[in-house]
This record gives sequence, C-alpha cells and structure tokens, in this order.
Amino acid sequence: MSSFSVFRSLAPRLGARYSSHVAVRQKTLTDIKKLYNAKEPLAVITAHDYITGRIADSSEKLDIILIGDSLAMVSKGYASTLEIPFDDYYYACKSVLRGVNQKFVIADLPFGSFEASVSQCVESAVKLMKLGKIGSLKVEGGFEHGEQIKRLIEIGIPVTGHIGLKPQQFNAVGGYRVQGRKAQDAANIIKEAEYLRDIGCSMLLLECIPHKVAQYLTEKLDIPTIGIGSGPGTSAQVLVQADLLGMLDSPTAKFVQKYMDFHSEAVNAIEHYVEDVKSGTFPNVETHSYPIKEEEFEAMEKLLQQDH
Ligand SMILES: Nc1nc(=O)c2c([nH]1)NC[C@@H]1CN(c3ccc(C(=O)N[C@@H](CCC(=O)O)C(=O)O)cc3)CN21
Ligand SMILES: CC(C)C(=O)C(=O)O
Ligand SMILES: [Mg+2]
Repeated sequence: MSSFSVFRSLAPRLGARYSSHVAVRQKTLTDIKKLYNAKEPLAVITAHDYITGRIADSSEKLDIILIGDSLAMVSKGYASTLEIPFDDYYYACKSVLRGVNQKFVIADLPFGSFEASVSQCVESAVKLMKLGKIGSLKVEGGFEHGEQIKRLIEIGIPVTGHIGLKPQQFNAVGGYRVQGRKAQDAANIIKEAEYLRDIGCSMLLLECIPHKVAQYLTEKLDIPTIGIGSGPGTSAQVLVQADLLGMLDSPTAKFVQKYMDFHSEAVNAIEHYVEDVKSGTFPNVETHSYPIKEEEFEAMEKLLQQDH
C-alpha cells in the first residue's frame, strides 16, 4: 500500500466519532454516577490541545477528561489563568474536543467569562456547550457565583463546583496556598460545599485543602468529589496531564506525582535526531526516500538536454 492510500484509509476512522469496527459511545454523567455509586475511585486528567486530548482519550481506564483553564499557563505560557482571552480558551477546547470520542468531558469557565452577570455566564456557557461533547462546566467558586451556577443548572447544564484553592482568585489569597487549615476556614469550605450541593451541582472539585477536610466532605456529601492536592479521601483524583507526564521543565507543586519525564526524553530524542542528520545516518535511502525508475531518470536527462 502506498503511504498516500494509508492516509486515505485512516482519515475517515481518525475523524469518526463512531468507529466502523466497535461502536464508541461517549461517556455520560450517568456513567460517572454509576461508578461513584459503586464506590469506584475515579481518575481524571486534563487535556489542553488535540495531542493531549488524543492521549487522554486513548487511555482505556481513564474516567474523565478536564479541559482545565490551566491550559493558559501550561499550553499558552501565561503567568496565570487570569490572562487568557475567552476566544483563545474556546479555540483550545475545540482542538481538544476534535480528539475526544469516548471520555466524559468537564470544561472550565475561564476568568472573565462569567462573573459580571448571569447573562454573561449563560452566553459563555452556551458557546462552550455548542461545541458538543462537553458533559459539565466547572465554575471556580461557591457562594460568590451562586446566581450564575443556579441559572446554568436551571437551563440544563450540569455544573461542577470548585472550592478550596481557586487559582482565578490567587491575588486575594496571596498565591497558590493550601486553604482551610484553620478551623473557621475549614468550616467555611464545608458550608460552601453544602451550598453547592444544595443548589444542584453534579460534582465538586476540591483543590489544595487538608486531607481530613476533603475526606470529611466526601463522606458528608452525596455527590462525587474530585480532589487535587487534597489527599486520598475524595471520590476522584485529578492531575494536570503535563504535570504527571513531566512535559514542562519547571518545578511542580508538592501534590504532583510524575509518572515520566517527557521533557527530558523529548530533548534527548531531538539530540539523537540532530546527531543522525549531522552524521548522515538520517535519512536513509532505502527506508526514508522515494525512488524513480532508472529509465525515467535517463529520459528526464534527455528532456533537459533537448531544452538547451
Ligand atoms: N501545571 C499546573 N498544574 C496545576 O496543578 C495548576 C496549574 N498548572 N495552574 C493552575 C493551578 C495552580 N495550581 C497550583 C500551583 C502551585 C501550587 C503550589 O505550589 N502549592 C504549594 C502549597 C504551599 C502551601 O503550603 O500553602 C506547594 O508547595 O505545593 C498549588 C497549586 C494548580 N493548578
Ligand atoms: C487544576 C485543575 C483542577 C483545574 O481546574 C485546571 O486544570 O484548570
Ligand atoms: Mg481550572
């Protein structure tokens, strides 16, 4: 088969939501609730572009993909999640979703797209939901965004709450600090969690709160909790894909477990490639090049001679 026909035969399958061989159905909130009710620990990772979307969607065991606004820092290089324009985040979501066929997807509402009013929030939420494939929107906040969250739920958008450390509000709390270490702060987090559950949030993300507070909350609530930096007592765990794969050469937070050093491996592989180019061992005539028949080459030379 020529390489062109290989591409032609793969293209329809790569783009298809339903493979011709196995019927692939994207996971729904009902599927997630079933796993939660069966007390199955759930695993979540972020995806920030088409490549990381394909990687996450290809893991058989992964339960949920989060399109996190952390993509502002990880994939676009901004110093905080506050800086990314809505449209840039929106295009990144489109890229991720082109690569996702199977997993349940939660997407963040980015900073500046929902705080001003309920109507601003609905407008941003509707834009994202119109992309298809998103099963829940995550709103970073609790009491302060209650009206917005209630309206999204009323119009049929499942909302994931996000309390504890709220990176979109890092300026107000003096940086990326663990939240709820003092009795009053911990009690406020519990009250905020109960409020979000009461107004109808489907799930609740707990970021950087003490392990015992997260476990207490998870046992008290009847909705799944997704923890990051909040210990083993939550219903689900989430990590930023770039953190767990070691894709960046910057230090990570204490809660990160690195499962590979992608950055170093990638740089090593590139050094290897450059060495091969410089030593002339890549490309190889037999395996990496395309031949022309000797008679065609000779005919070409004759044609060129006639032109003179
Ligand atoms: N790559 C990446 N991973 C993330 O998990 C992440 C982002 N980016 N960007 C958005 C937010 C910011 N996050 C962060 C960033 C740093 C810490 C951190 O360094 N925490 C301190 C805790 C200090 C304390 O004791 O209060 C640490 O030492 O781990 C925590 C969460 C989580 N999110
Ligand atoms: C860190 C997780 C919880 C998140 O919200 C993100 O990736 O944006
Ligand atoms: Mg986020």
